[in-house]
Amino acid sequence: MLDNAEMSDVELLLDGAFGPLRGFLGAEDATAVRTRGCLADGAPWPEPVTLPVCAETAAAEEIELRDGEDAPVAVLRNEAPWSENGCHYAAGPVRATGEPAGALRRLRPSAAEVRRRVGGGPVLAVLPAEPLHHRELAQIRELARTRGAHVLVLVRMTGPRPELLVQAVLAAGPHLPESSTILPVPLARRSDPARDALLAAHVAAAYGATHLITDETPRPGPVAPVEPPPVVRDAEDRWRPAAEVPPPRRRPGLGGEQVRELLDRGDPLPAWFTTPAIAEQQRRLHPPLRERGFTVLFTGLSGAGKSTLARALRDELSRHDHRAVTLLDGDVVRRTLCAGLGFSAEDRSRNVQRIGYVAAEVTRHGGTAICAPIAPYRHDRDAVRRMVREVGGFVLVYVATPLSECERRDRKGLYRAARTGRLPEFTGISASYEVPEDADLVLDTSVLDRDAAVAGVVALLRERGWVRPWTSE
Ligand SMILES: Nc1ncnc2c1ncn2[C@@H]1O[C@H](COP(=O)(O)OS(=O)(=O)O)[C@@H](OP(=O)(O)O)[C@H]1O
Ligand SMILES: Nc1ncnc2c1ncn2[C@@H]1O[C@H](COP(=O)(O)OP(=O)(O)O)[C@@H](O)[C@H]1O
Repeated sequence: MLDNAEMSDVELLLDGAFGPLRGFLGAEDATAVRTRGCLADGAPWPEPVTLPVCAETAAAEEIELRDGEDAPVAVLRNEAPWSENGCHYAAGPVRATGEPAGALRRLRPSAAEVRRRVGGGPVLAVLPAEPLHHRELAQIRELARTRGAHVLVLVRMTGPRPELLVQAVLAAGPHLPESSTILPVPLARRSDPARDALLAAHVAAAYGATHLITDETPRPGPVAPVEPPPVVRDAEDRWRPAAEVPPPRRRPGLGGEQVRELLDRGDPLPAWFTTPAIAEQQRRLHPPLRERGFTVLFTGLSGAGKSTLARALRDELSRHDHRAVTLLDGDVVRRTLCAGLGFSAEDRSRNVQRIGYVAAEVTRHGGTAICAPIAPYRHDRDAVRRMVREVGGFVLVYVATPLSECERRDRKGLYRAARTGRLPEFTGISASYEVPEDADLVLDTSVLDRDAAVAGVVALLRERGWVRPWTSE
């Protein structure tokens, strides 16, 4: 089964968008790409497009490639399997099995078909990572006019809701030069930014681009880099080439940070900045904070007060905030979602990461998730933060009640059992707790009463813009 990034590679290979590649690279090509930035035959290529597999799969002559839902998408003729440092790789050409079913498939003809449509003269590609607004549209129109170029907009389908970026860019269609082409491309991001940019340039070239608009420092690649020309907003709120507007008639625009702030607050984007149709899509892509989901993860020793605070926070938010609240508390989770898991380090990791997965789903759909596991390991808390941050807000609250106080409370008699050796691997006694150094809030319930502690969490959520003020009776 392919992960999302591998699935993207397969789709681009099938589309011919990774031309000259027709499949996953063998050992010789992969080494040449890594060491020399080209394939073994000398053709420039920036990124090793490889497919790691298990030893058993690596031995097969043909490999059926399946998507995340286990549906077959392609067959790989495994001509040159290889291994390196204990990892096995399949290598060889891929061919589609049946109709490819990738997201927004119908908007994406093959690279050969796109080349046929746009070819003949200069083709100016743009790879927007954000919706196009008046300023960028004016830049593209200006470049297309001065170079007599066809415009090819390749919308990179990355991030949590790529289809919304595609919609937002499509909404800009009427403001692009006539007969511009807009295509969604499922090009996953690579870890190295320079190689990532170069790979994007190769994909643009495969679709027929001769030039690529980019802010980055030009480097030798398959298409000629073009800097976006300076355009300014004039006194009548039109965006025009800077050379045509004398400085006294220029008005300021909006920087990226200012746009994000307006969107976070849910304030409208000004009419001189964008069109109503693009603004609507931009708002769907980036809803106000108060309409997005968020997760609060309480972490701390057994008896620190996590469940007590989580329940009180749930009650407070359920009363005053519009979002549905899901409480993912230790005991219930361990009886249901994580039934069968124990308290070994591996099982605790599984427990916390499953909680994180569910919290991220709740968050993705605009709800509030409140989690209260011990979550003793930094690595797992980081994983939860990453999963949730991709789709909404995340707040880590360290309930820092000292061990002595937790042990004094010992509501369930577990500390006593742990001290006498009847309960092994008990957090704080015979299993470790890694104190968070990155908590958004630290609460010690030995000196702070319950309501004051919850008020602290609510104040933080307000300060960050996730909830609106209300008056507590
Ligand atoms: N060995 C050991 N160590 C720690 N805790 C133990 C252990 N065995 C059982 N319990 C009870 O299980 C509760 C902790 O479960 P969690 O799911 O929160 O733990 S973890 O995040 O997976 O580490 C914890 O509940 P809380 O007191 O609510 O934290 C304990 O009551
Ligand atoms: N300020 C406080 N905040 C939270 N709990 C407190 C506080 N003071 C005393 N307690 C008591 O401490 C115990 C904490 O237990 P619990 O909330 O189950 O902790 P955890 O979920 O971290 O194991 C409860 O009996 C609670 O009544």
